[in-house]
Amino acid sequence: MKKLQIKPETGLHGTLSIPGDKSISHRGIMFGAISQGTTVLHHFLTAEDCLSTLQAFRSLGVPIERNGETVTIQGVGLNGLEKPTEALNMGNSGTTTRLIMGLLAGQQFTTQLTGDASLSKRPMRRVSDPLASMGAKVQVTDGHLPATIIGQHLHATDYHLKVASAQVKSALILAAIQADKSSILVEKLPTRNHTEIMLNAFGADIETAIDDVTITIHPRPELHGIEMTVPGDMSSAAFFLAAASLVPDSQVKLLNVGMNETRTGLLSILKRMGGNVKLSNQHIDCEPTADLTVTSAELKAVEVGADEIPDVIDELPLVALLAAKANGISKITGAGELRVKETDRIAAIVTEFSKLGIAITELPDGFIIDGTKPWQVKDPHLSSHGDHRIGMVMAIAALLISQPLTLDGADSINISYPEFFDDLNRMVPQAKEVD
Ligand SMILES: O=C(O)C1=C[C@@H](OP(=O)(O)O)[C@@H](O)[C@H](O)C1
Ligand SMILES: C=C(OP(=O)(O)O)C(=O)O
Repeated sequence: MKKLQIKPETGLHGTLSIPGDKSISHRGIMFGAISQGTTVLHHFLTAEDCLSTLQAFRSLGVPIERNGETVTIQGVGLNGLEKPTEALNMGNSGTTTRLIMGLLAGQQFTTQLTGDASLSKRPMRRVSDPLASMGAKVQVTDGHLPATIIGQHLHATDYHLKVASAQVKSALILAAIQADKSSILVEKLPTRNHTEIMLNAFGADIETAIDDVTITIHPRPELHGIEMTVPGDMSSAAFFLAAASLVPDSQVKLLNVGMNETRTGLLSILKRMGGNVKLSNQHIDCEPTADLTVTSAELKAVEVGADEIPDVIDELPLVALLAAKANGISKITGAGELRVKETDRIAAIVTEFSKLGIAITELPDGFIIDGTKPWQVKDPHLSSHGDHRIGMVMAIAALLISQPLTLDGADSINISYPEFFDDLNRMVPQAKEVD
């Protein structure tokens, strides 16, 4: 149980270098592994999820060295992976699991995948079913991990995705590059496109049509290693974008944050709410980045619907927090995918916000939040529900409360942002450090 930093007296101040993007760090390892030659990733995210990916690819016979945040991968090519001697442990990481299923479905050996208790509850047929249409044999256990992937020669597909999911799309792309002919995927809504951008930087031939949802994948590319700097993770920057917006008298600068437009939904929503975020130092190194300066603001209520959800999927618990202090009634809908993340994030937010007396109503696919009602702590013992993002959201909520609060399961934060509490303490230097 961890004591939380409570209401600071003079706002949050300072400059932060945001840790590397989780989605891009995973992909950097995977695509480096299946390329020819050396890949060097700078500012790699050294959090538990990405270390699960790193370890899995070492077990697949890929030489990978890590020196702090610099990772060097000696690529073995698309045909050079080796059968691992034991089951690959995916830890807590949905991204590792789903992408690796697509890749290993086309390899000529059998692999087993296992995961922790949370990951073992998450749906996997969304990947194994479409892969089956390409001739893959991915056997799941009642739709979940553990899974057995029996590598096959894959054939091309023309497939309309049933869920708006970058993980499912990426799994199918990784299968499609190993298929006999070109494949076409059609997304329900555009989702994060790091796989397309990065694989093309490694030498693949993937075209996205003007509609942003039709993707053509040409098979058997000659992939070559690259050197890249992983941008700061928008999903981690988001905690400080929300904190500095909400805590009066704050101004913080966040350096080198990834600005891929499939990831910046929070910035659009914050803008509609009256938030104050300024961009500077914009540049592109494979992916676009910028420095963000955020200042506290009076917020207005907001409506967020299905079309906007993929661009803000991991930041929705923070949108709920912003709404809980905004002037008016906010509504978030079309976000049913939150129920199949590390925990049911809709239920977890409703439970934890209710402990703080926040006026929140649960919907099947979202929430209604009345930000005009004052908060009133009913239970000071908060929980992360074993989910890194829920833990960090509740730590930010505590900055708006004057009485001591505790957080159960704070260790889960190591999944995506091990330095989170150090960074938070640095933004509130006058306050007593929270250990
Ligand atoms: O592709 C990725 O790197 C991710 C895609 C999203 O999941 P879904 O594809 O399940 O929506 C997101 O929630 C996850 O944190 C990372
Ligand atoms: C959903 C997440 O990750 P994953 O699906 O990779 O476990 C997340 O980081 O919020």
